Amino acid sequence: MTTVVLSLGANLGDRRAALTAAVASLKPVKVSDVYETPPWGDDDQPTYYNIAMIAHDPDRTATDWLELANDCERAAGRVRDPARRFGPRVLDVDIIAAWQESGEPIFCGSEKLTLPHPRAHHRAFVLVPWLSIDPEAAIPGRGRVRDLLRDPNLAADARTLRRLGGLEYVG
Ligand SMILES: Nc1ncnc2c1ncn2[C@@H]1O[C@H](COP(=O)(O)OP(=O)(O)OP(=O)(O)O)[C@@H](O)[C@H]1O
Ligand SMILES: Nc1nc2c(c(=O)[nH]1)N=C(CO)CN2
Repeated sequence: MTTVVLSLGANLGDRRAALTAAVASLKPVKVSDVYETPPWGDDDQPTYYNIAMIAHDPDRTATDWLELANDCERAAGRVRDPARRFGPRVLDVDIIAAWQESGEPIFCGSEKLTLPHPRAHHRAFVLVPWLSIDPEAAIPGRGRVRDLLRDPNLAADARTLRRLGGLEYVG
């Protein structure tokens, strides 16, 4: 395995630099444009830059991807604040879903790694960038992203996202 869909977000410091460095480490096969997105889940923080990417590595397990994601967050200087859920951060790398080489989706229910990501289907800042790089995108067990985005609340959230362009062009 595996093919993974990753969602990256940054809302502290140099957001573009943090995303650019992570892309260099994660070596995706596809990366979305950058979207500027209002904070979700905790309003009292700056806007985020979000991207989605698809990455593939036949030798890497889902747990290996999580370790690499955590390495990227550490390299960006992320300090976790256990008292503040969904709070601001220099970089967040979430694994949204993963598939075996055979195409079989990976389901996983531990606290350390839950797949598919348990909140991805509520987040326009995940679904909109992902759909932009894969029109057939689907969350295993939940359905196609384009159908999920028909939900009125998600559709309203999707309208608040601002597409800024590719990382190389975002100031
Ligand atoms: N699919 C997943 N992707 C990334 N981390 C995960 C996943 N499933 C479980 N985790 C675990 O979640 C822990 C907390 O991650 P993090 O601090 O990024 O959460 P959060 O940003 O507060 O919330 P969210 O995961 O909803 O974005 C990580 O240490 C990681 O082990
Ligand atoms: N717009 C937006 N909001 C968030 C984000 C994010 O990446 N983008 N990440 C969070 C971490 O849990 C909490 N809220």
